[in-house]
Amino acid sequence: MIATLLFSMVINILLFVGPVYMLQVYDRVLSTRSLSTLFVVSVAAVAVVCLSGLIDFARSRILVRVGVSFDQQLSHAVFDKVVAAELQNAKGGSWQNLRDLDALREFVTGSALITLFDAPWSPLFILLCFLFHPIIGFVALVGAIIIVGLAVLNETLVTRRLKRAYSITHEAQTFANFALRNKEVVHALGMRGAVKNRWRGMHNDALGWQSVASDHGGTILAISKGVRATLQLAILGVGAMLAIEREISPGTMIAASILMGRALQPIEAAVGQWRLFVSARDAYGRLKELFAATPAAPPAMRLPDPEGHLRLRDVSIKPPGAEKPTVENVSFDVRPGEIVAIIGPVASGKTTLLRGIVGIWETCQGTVSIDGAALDQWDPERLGTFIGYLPQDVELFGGTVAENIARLGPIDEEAVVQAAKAAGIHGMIAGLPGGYDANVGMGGTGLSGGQRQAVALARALYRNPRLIVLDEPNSNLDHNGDVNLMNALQAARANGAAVVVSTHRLPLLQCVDRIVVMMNGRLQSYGPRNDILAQLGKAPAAPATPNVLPQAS
Ligand SMILES: Nc1ncnc2c1ncn2[C@@H]1O[C@H](COP(=O)(O)OP(=O)(O)OP(=O)(O)O)[C@@H](O)[C@H]1O
Repeated sequence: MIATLLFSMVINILLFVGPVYMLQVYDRVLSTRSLSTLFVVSVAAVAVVCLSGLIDFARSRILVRVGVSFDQQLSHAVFDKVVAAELQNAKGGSWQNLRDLDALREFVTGSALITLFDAPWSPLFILLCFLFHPIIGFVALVGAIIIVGLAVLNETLVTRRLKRAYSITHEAQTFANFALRNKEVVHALGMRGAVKNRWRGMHNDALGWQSVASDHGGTILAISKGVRATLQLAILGVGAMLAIEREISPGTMIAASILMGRALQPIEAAVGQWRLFVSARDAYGRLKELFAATPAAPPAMRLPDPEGHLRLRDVSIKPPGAEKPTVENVSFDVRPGEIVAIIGPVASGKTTLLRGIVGIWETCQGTVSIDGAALDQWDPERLGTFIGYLPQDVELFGGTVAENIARLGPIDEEAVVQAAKAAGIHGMIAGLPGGYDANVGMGGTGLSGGQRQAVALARALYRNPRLIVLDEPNSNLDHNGDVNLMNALQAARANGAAVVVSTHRLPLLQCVDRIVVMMNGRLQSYGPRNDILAQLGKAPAAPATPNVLPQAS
């Protein structure tokens, strides 16, 4: 950036070649009619112009590299912050901050920054106009003031509307993304018209604000161009008048006109590029907000690899954006080598609890700890490698089955196959065209719901995690899938893992050690499986009885 600033300085100094050349031609060459002087002066001027061009070329190449290095230094931090913000933000849409980084980089690398670096030279050029003659300086100064005034008008008339347009566009895009993710529902339920109307409502609203802003912006730009042309004429007219009065030479008249052009050019460019300035400034503001909203956690001391002893003490969890906790005062333990089931009616808080256990949602009271250390003492990235989590709604990443099971990291083939076998889907995967290299499509749409859930189970079991948290893992499974799941859980228990599993279905309970019953966000009862089932009036399930748990009461 410093090099760019220095280069801009040299380029601006070299801009004097125009006025100086005209002074020489008018006042020296024409008066002496000397062709040799004209030749020497012209060669010198062309040499300076070429040098200036070369420096300009170097300046733009430097800026491109500055942009790349800027991006390299910031993109990973911005990505981390966006993920953190998405977890905290109920409304979503933080991914737009990735675009903000692009907007800032484009500003840094594009012509707008050059304009910014050139702008401080304008006062110097205007000062020189004063040196030629105070009246010439006065015309230039008035011109500069008018153009700056237009820029201020632009800010007040255009910027506010652009901001509004941006925020509605953002909303419309988030809505469209969501609708497209649910395209099947939209199609099957004949919702396309309604969805389109909603999206178009927002889109048209944004377009309206954008059009008004562009209209005002265009008018101001046209006025500023007209002002500029008038000023050029005015300076020539005033120069001619002064030349007639013999106050200045004709050379000075032409030189002053060129100089004023140079003085006003960056100011006019700033008006033209105001929108870029504004969007870069807003992008910067939003990125600052993003960084302030997701402060970096102090580096956690590296704890020994966890054994998986999960402990919850008086835990309350409030989903992002919710007004009050949806899980309150829950306490229980899951020891390594133990399976605990979480059961309860719809909306009793099972998913919320599991999200709190794996740190997706923070606790607003109480502690979730693993091996005695609260979750915030663990580096989440490292802890994640010891955790197997299967969410309720499974979406796979676009990529191969193997990549998904290996959590998008380097593929440990042996571990991938082991996880698939543990989930009981090695045969199913082998039957896919391409086997482990079959591409599952974005979200896993190339697989059936049950296959997706089973692949996600294998992903959760990859590399024998110490704590396995499964949210209704059998909601899409058939009887075979259920048996595979139970085998997987029993193998994990034998392997010393702590397992927490939420379910609505009775057969799964036959392999668990203890049960937590949730009701209205509170722990209603907790104890050994048979005791809890007896309390609920359910005998331990016979192995092959597909059954659904009654509403706990
Ligand atoms: N993101 C959220 N914001 C606000 N409230 C939420 C959010 N997610 C869940 N809730 C509320 O928390 C309560 C518990 O929901 P949760 O999903 O944990 O229940 P659940 O027992 O897993 O239900 P199900 O068996 O249907 O999956 C519900 O009343 C729900 O409305």
